[in-house]
Amino acid sequence: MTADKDAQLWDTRSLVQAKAGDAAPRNAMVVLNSPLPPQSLFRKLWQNGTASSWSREGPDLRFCADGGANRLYDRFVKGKDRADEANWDAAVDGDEDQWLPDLILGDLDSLREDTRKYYEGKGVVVERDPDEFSTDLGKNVSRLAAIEAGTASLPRHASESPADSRPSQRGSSEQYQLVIIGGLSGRLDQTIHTLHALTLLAEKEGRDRIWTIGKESAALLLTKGSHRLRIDVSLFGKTCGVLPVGCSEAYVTTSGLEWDLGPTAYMYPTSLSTAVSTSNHLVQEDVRIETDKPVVWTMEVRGGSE
Ligand SMILES: Nc1ncnc2c1ncn2[C@@H]1O[C@H](COP(=O)(O)OP(=O)(O)OP(=O)(O)O)[C@@H](O)[C@H]1O
Ligand SMILES: Cc1ncc(C[n+]2csc(CCO)c2C)c(N)n1
Repeated sequence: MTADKDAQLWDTRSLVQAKAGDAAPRNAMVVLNSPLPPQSLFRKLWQNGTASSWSREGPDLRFCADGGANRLYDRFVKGKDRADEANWDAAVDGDEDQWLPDLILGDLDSLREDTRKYYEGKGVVVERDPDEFSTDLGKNVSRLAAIEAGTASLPRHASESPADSRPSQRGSSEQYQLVIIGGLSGRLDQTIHTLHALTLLAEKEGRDRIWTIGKESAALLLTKGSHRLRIDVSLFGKTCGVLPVGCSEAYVTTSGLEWDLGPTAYMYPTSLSTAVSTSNHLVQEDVRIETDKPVVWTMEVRGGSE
């Protein structure tokens, strides 16, 4: 396998830890209309980048794609999901304003009236885009790209004064790390759309850092080349897979898995019509993967299947 220096590093700690300095990428979260990750993980994702965990700064951007806002509302305002959460954090109680998104954007055919009323009342921008040739996920990612390019402005909470220290507009050279919440389970066409979006954004639009994290699984698109994954096993479980869904076949070599792929393994090459490594297991927190075609890495979210 290629030397370390050429490998793209995917460190799950970059998703959940306060940034030490300016060099770390900033995160943009898009919450989809699908079950949220377990509360303990979701709280860390939401608060990533905050020096003191309850400050208003949080990750740089948090968008909800249409009905994604219902998921947020149901967990944090109505509290419907609270009883199901093994890791419920009592600190959230009475602190609902920490969980306001920056923007709710989509065709708005799924946003419920109670959700809309609540967030609008809190000053959250709710925007309808009726385009029938892009999904709500696509609309949100396009908005993020426009903000990065400087052709759209950052949404601002009505409750924030202009003097507030919202991060200033950033140049196109500084891409956000995109964290898509959900979209991996549920309706199959939506799931495939999520994988399509991952592939398209990485392969055609040059977005090199995208994570998708749902209730039960997380997924990344590994482009052609070498990758090093550092996985915090307190957040992610051992079950994983390498899915050749964006290519006809891929020659993949791995290390760090119970059933490694490579020239001497039977899943070489891997393709949907020959063999696919599913239900594989991590044997260490550090995994190396080299691939000649884009493949999807998937791993289990700890506590998500309970
Ligand atoms: N059942 C599902 N399974 C997986 N992902 C979903 C599912 N439903 C919605 N999503 C994701 O959440 C986003 C917002 O969904 P929502 O239900 O609000 O609108 P929709 O009209 O069904 O979606 P879209 O307009 O994007 O087709 C979708 O764009 C999709 O990415
Ligand atoms: C070939 C083709 N297939 C499906 C759609 C429908 N569609 C795709 S995204 C979207 C918006 C969903 O909110 C809709 C309705 C289309 N336009 N073209």
